[in-house]
Amino acid sequence: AWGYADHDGPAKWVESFPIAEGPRQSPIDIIPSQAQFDSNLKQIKLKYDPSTSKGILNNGHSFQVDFADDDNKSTLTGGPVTGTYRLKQFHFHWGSADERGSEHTIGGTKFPCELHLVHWNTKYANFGEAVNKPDGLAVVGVFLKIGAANPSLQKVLDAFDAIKSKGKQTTFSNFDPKTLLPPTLHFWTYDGSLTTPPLHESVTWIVLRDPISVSPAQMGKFRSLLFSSDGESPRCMVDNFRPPQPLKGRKVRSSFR
Ligand SMILES: NS(=O)(=O)c1cccc(NC(=O)NCCCCO)c1
Ligand SMILES: [Zn+2]
Repeated sequence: AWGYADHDGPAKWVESFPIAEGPRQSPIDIIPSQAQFDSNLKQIKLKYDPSTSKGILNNGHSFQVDFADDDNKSTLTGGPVTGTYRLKQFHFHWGSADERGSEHTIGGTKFPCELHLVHWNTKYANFGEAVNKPDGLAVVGVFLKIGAANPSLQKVLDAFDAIKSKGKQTTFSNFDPKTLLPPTLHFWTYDGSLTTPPLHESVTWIVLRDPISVSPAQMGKFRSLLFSSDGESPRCMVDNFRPPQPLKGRKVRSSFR
């Protein structure tokens, strides 16, 4: 199985997932001066219903908050996508120290953490059908920057004692992911992939320009989770990020000048 250590981490993934060296891999380094402003890009519209939040799970690579996706209660429309994409889950990637952790970087700048809100295209029957189609997924990426404690994030972190090790899950009801978004939804967008195996080239990336805040103590809480399951020797869940991948001629568009 794959992980983030030297023996099973990003440099080794190509052995089992040759698409790791494909033409539209993620993440990437976003160079703002090289992004092209596209006046045809619409605003992204995120409509989230807190009643769709279901549970929180430690999947051994990150933790994710899962959403009921059997109707269009929580959706992404507009921006670079056509049609309606349904929110399936959100999760994070973070570092062992505040100097690293994000997957996307901005002109080489790394953030301590990055949030991914994962949506699937309702032209397909479900997430499993959409996950390997070129227009199957739309993921909104949000950077976290060290600053004031984030009260909305704290609600998520308060559930961690119940999901410390791999495979643990608990209910997580009535959470509104909109409270994890920055005040403006200016974004960069490009065609990419899942940033973890199986690395399917199925993601329209929508990376928000403005970060949300996280405190040093809150970052410490992220680092208290474990990659390992109960009974195994404990391995701290840190540095669960893939580094930026070659752009291979792709254009990055911006929704703002
Ligand atoms: N990190 S990400 O590109 O946003 C992303 C979004 C949706 C799915 C995935 N990766 C996976 O589901 N990988 C399958 C197994 C990982 C969890 O068990 C990554
Ligand atoms: Zn992710």
